[in-house]
Amino acid sequence: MGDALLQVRDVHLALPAPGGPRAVLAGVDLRVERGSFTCVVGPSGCGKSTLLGVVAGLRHPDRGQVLLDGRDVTGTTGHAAWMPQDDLLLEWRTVVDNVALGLQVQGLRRREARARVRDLLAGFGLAEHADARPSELSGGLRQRAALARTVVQGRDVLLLDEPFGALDALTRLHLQRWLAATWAAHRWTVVMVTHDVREAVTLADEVVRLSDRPARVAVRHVVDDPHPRHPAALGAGTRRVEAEVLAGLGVLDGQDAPGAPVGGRGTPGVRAPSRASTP
Ligand SMILES: Nc1ncnc2c1ncn2[C@@H]1O[C@H](COP(=O)(O)OP(=O)(O)OP(=O)(O)O)[C@@H](O)[C@H]1O
Repeated sequence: MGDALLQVRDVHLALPAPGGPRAVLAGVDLRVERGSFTCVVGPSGCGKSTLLGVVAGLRHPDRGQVLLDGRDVTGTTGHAAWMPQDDLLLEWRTVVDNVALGLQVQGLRRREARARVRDLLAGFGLAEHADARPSELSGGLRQRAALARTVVQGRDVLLLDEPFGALDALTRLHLQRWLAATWAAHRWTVVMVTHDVREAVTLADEVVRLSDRPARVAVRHVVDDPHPRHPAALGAGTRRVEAEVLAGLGVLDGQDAPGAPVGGRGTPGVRAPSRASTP
């Protein structure tokens, strides 16, 4: 096994609910290699965002640990940059100033932050939009700006919570392709929550499926095909993992497999198991 940058060990958390605390995370374990891309999928409301909150240190687990490079960072911030579901761009700031905010919150002066950000914007296809306001950008460009603001912070781990969830299907496809290529060039350590299984297998080295709430890791699927992958032209191995993840989520049943396409997306049925492991 490689070099684990991030480890989540036996994390438990209950959150307030009418009638008393309700268990949301019940013994979650994660192991994230340096420079790898992990996607977290699971039933709606199972605790995916809550898990990201624990990893970011914004929520303190009732039990368990978050380790970075073997160091206990449970309940502390500073090691991870978070991109929430909503892009949270400030409408009164230009793109360059929105992205620079990621550095200013770390104490950098505005002028220095802007200079550093301008170098980064080209790689995000945003150079010509640097002085635009968010309202002038398309949905896809807004998400790129939000991602740039996350990346520029230079944290060890990037936590992306459904970054493309609000985009139309075509824009989403473009952004998936762009992120696949950009990530392959930079190899950030990413943990991303998504509901889109095709997106997960396109981007990830490993797809982690959480159980129903209270969540624990149900299965980890390794995706072996080389990066970057094209979401509309995935290799057979990746499509097999996709079918397995869908089956685990209850979207594929015995009548669909083997060999039957899923939901018109051309996914083959489950023939041979991929490298999946239960924790
Ligand atoms: N601040 C909070 N206080 C109390 N309960 C919360 C809080 N935040 C989330 N929850 C509850 O915790 C559970 C898990 O929520 P969470 O948002 O982590 O799930 P999720 O898997 O990310 O959901 P989705 O798939 O819909 O995005 C849900 O039942 C939710 O209602």
